[in-house]
Amino acid sequence: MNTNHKSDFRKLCMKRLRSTALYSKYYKNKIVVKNLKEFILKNEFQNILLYIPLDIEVDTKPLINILRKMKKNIYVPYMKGDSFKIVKYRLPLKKKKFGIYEPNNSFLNPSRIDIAIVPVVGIDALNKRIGYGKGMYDRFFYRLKYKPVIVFTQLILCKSKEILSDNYDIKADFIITG
Ligand SMILES: Nc1nc2c(c(=O)[nH]1)N(C=O)[C@@H](CNc1ccc(C(=O)N[C@@H](CCC(=O)O)C(=O)O)cc1)CN2
Ligand SMILES: Nc1ncnc2c1ncn2[C@@H]1O[C@H](COP(=O)(O)OP(=O)(O)OP(=O)(O)O)[C@@H](O)[C@H]1O
Repeated sequence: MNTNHKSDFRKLCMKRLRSTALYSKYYKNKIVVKNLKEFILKNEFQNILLYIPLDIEVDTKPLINILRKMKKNIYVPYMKGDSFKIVKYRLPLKKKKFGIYEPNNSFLNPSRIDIAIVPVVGIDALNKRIGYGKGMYDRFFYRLKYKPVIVFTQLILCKSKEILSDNYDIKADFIITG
């Protein structure tokens, strides 16, 4: 229904993100990582879903390292079919589909996650996520039996004044951008 608007807006945001990644990533990244860290520590979240970043996303690696030193449990997506499961972050990482890095598979049951830090391409007027168009995060949260706190993050805020999302698109509880 919103397909055309959504994909045009996605293209616009991707363009802005590529340019930000080229010209002001270092500076923006520091601010966003600091704010994510403060938010996690203030709320004493222990089990955290993060992600291994692509170039145009907030570089979460410094944050992952800090949180691991503090004995927090860090999980990241492990792609599987039309969605992903979550596995504990651990080295080595391997390059997979879409150029995304992942740890090795794990058969241990993850703890219940308290907070999910989710990369976005853009956000619509309802604070719902515009991603890369594969619906993987939508399906992941739809299938999860409980609802963690959801934080959208990105180097810059690319927000539409219009409603572009569909019913299944996930919504942010908090948004942290540069
Ligand atoms: N870092 C990260 N990991 C993630 C996601 C994500 O959005 N970011 N995912 C969220 O669903 C899942 C993977 N899904 C993805 C689906 C499509 C594309 C994609 O189309 N990428 C563009 C390249 C983007 C770029 O310019 O760097 C492409 O291949 O054209 C990426 C991830 C699980 N892991
Ligand atoms: N819960 C769901 N069950 C079945 N199909 C779904 C579900 N959620 C999303 N989809 C499908 O997945 C696709 C998601 O497209 P959409 O443009 O919303 O992706 P996106 O949220 O921007 O991308 P992503 O989450 O991968 O970054 C659509 O084709 C939609 O029909």
